[in-house]
Amino acid sequence: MIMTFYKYQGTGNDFIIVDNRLQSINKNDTKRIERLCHRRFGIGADGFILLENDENTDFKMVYYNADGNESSMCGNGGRCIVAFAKFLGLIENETEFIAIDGLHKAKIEKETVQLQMQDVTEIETFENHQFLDTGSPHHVEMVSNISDFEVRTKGAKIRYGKPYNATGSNVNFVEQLATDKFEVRTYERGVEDETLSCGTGVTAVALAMHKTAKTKSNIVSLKVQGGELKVTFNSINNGYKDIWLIGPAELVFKGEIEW
Ligand SMILES: N[C@@H](CCC[C@H](N)C(=O)O)C(=O)O
Repeated sequence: MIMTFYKYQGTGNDFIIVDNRLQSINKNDTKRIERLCHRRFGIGADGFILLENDENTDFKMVYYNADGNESSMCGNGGRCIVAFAKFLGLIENETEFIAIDGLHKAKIEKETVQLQMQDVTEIETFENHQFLDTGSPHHVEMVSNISDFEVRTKGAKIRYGKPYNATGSNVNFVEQLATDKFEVRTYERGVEDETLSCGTGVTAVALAMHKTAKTKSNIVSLKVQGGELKVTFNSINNGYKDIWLIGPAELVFKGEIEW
């Protein structure tokens, strides 16, 4: 079967997106998805996303990591699939869709997609790091000289180490640039490498930095390897609500490939 795919990127976190409203894709073909995401043997991407029909919302997002396994929520992928839904004519500038972690609202303004994330009620705070789930699990740790930091080796050690073990966690290294601005580099679980950006990751960083009083602002800028994102939120008694991840999402190219 010939499959039409669309390659999208959001601050350098890149995805293969396929319109699967006709259910033509075999969703359990882990090896095939891994090969398509491979940067030498395939199209190349950090993740693979299916857009499917949903009875109660505009569409459903099904997300796979580059290793071919279905995973938890992807924030940048969520912003990219919203841009794709608009490209398909499924939505205009506002939408509600369903993903693995629940309902998401989103808004589009030119190239910028704002994605509402789930409320966060728990941030575990340790001496040198925080751990929280923003749709995907994230370890957040402050470092100095982030541009020279060995993200891949140090990230892998934390991702596979205790207490995360085989299930793992994404790992974000952070350096403060201003009162409301941080630089973030992320080791992504399922890609098993540093990616140029991670949407659930910068969301976790913004909330963790607020929780630990590194910032008082509820509008936080995050510099990532592939550009800049913003996270806005409201602080409540037991956590954070009205969390929005904001940044660009772009169609890079369209193609056809044997599935
Ligand atoms: N790139 C993502 C996160 C994707 C999921 C992650 N790799 C995991 O398995 O937890 C994002 O933008 O949020």
